[in-house]
Amino acid sequence: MTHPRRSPLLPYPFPVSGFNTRRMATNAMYLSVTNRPLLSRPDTIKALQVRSFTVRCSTGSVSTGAAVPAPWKLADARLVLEDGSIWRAKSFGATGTQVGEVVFNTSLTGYQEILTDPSYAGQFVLMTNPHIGNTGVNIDDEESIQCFLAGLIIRSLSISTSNYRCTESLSDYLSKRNIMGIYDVDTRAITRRLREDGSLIGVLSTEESKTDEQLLEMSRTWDIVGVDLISSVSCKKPYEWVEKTGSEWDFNSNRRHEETFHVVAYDFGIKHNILRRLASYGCKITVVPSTWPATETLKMKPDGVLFSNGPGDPSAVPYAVETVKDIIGKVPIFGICMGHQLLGQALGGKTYKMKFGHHGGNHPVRNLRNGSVEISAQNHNYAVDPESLPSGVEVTHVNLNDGSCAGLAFPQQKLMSLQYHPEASPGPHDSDLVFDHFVELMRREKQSS
Ligand SMILES: NC(=O)CC[C@H](N)C(=O)O
Repeated sequence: MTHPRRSPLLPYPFPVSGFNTRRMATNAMYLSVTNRPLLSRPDTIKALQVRSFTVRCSTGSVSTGAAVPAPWKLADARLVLEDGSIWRAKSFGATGTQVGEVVFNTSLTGYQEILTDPSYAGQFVLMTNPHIGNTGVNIDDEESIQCFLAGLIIRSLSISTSNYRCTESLSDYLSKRNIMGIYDVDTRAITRRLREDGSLIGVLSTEESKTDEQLLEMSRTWDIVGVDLISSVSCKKPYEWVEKTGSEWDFNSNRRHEETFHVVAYDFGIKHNILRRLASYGCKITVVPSTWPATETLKMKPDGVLFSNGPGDPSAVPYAVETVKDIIGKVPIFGICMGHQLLGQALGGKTYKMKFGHHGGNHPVRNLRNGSVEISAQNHNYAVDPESLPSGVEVTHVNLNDGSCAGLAFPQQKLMSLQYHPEASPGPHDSDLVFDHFVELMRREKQSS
């Protein structure tokens, strides 16, 4: 007798290798009843190549007869990791072959901001939250003008989008930007591997002509350490930034100042929300490229200088460390993430590569000055070694998950920095007032001079 919840067409179970028989039964029934595709997104439809199939089993056989679109996609991509493991998956977005470092991000929301964070250049972002794509993408949540990351790895791609701000599906968005994505892959197993063995280089490919050995070889001969990635994501010439956080999203709008402060922001891969938050706190901002000379910056007589976040190895960009050195002590400085790591080096310290880094919106940080704990947004694979810093430099924040250095200050030199992201986007807003502290630093300096 046929189980009431299973297909009346196909007896169950039936031994067919290489197919998900349960889904096949359900879908065969569905197609026979409704005669229209289960899924309506064009990108999914494209994947549903018409296939006819016959299922034979001990109690008979059923044929779909003419070609019938299968409303699921078969694995058409491979992720080959440098440890030799091969993960079969389904592709969305762009096709081709791409190499990068695989990192996992524990944020529950904000995949669009993550996709457009230039600090992910050269990396595949694996989202540990299993369900991605359900809110689509919109025109307001971009953190830069481009997706610089190597690709996106997710467990389950939402088949529909539901959000009042949505203008496009995630899949179409990635295709247009030529970014590869994969889904239906065991993201938990990969994350455990990364936690145990550390970040791994991987190659993602939809090209059947490439053998597993070729892809493995690619992963083993590529490296992200020692490479300057900031020059490829930085702007090419200076520009002014005026856009503030929209009033409906600004929760600290009571902290506003009469005065305006001119900030020169070095773009090492700057996230737009850093600029929006600075503008909201009353700053007039000139964004300059990563190679902009310190002498030119000082000629502009800024009230403060911001060194931004950015991708890759902070020890691979000595020219940027030199620029920071030439500016330290002359004007108030705020460093964020890459900017913090450059400041650490400019002060005489060293950076090191962490095992798998911090990527997510749930990292507890202790402010050592007042004992408070902030839940922070983080995205970094390197950290400043506090032992390497000269005396006078104060460690102001520590990451409570592993005790690593999360913030620095050197009051004599009018500088402050954070290893994490006070601008969030995505993530919690606990650290937002640090922008106000930077404004205070500039105000005190202005008053004293
Ligand atoms: N967000 C950032 O600025 C990242 C800094 C650096 N690329 C790191 O991975 O540590």
